[in-house]
Amino acid sequence: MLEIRHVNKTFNRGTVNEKQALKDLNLTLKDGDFVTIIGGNGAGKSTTLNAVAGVWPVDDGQILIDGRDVTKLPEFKRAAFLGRVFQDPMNGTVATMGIEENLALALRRGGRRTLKPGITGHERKLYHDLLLKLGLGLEERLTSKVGLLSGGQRQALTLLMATLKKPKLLLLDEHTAALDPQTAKKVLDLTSEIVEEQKLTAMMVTHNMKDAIQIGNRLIMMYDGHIIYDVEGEAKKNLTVDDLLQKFAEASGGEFANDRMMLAD
Ligand SMILES: Nc1ncnc2c1ncn2[C@@H]1O[C@H](COP(=O)(O)OP(=O)(O)OP(=O)(O)O)[C@@H](O)[C@H]1O
Repeated sequence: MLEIRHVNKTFNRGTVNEKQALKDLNLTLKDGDFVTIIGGNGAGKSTTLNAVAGVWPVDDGQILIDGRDVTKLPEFKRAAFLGRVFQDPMNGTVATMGIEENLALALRRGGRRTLKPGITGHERKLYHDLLLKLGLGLEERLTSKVGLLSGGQRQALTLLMATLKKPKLLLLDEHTAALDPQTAKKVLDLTSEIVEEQKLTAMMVTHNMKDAIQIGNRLIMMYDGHIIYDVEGEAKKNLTVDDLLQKFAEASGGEFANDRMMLAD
């Protein structure tokens, strides 16, 4: 489903701020893989998702989505294959528009632009039923402005929008990090449900190692711009936070003590 082949990316080349963020990055995801990505600050986790999304061109290497080489495809064209949810609940929905209008935008994404913006009764029923499943009471507030929602409600809505038209790949960049623990759990449960139900292929960056172990079928750890650990299936399920800290300590020469990777619950 996704192939990242020998990708390199250096920011601010030739300046004092030069930083090689991705170093010969290689990753192949199978159809239906749900991979969690962990690693210390600056390891290249978000940069990996940005490379897949085409936020900027990579320096070399290749990226294939569902067999198609997208390396040279600009971000707006790749967006048709991708669903993205970011850390900031303000990102991904339009605050001044209603809940149903936001969902309608997501449904029309990538389609032909027409002068017929009206939301049909059939659509409204679809949105009602989808929102009902969230269990947040949003189905009764279809016309409420999204700006009035809580961060958790907004992230749940963003997740619905990102997956409304089944994306080939769902990219989640610390999408629950800004939420309180209870709400974060709800949004994470919802994430697993949607990924499972729609059989999506997904990548989720997290600093929470317990979540990284519990969620998805595969886990990768990044360090210094590449993958240093890749585990799946039963071996992943049986991991402990201590195992991960041990791996990280081995790779980093023990520098993890003051790193945000340490988030163990
Ligand atoms: N657009 C950019 N311009 C310049 N430098 C960048 C850019 N994006 C990322 N970097 C640098 O690349 C390195 C990797 O950053 P990245 O955001 O991928 O780390 P991360 O693993 O997601 O870390 P964190 O957990 O802190 O978010 C960092 O040194 C970062 O400062």
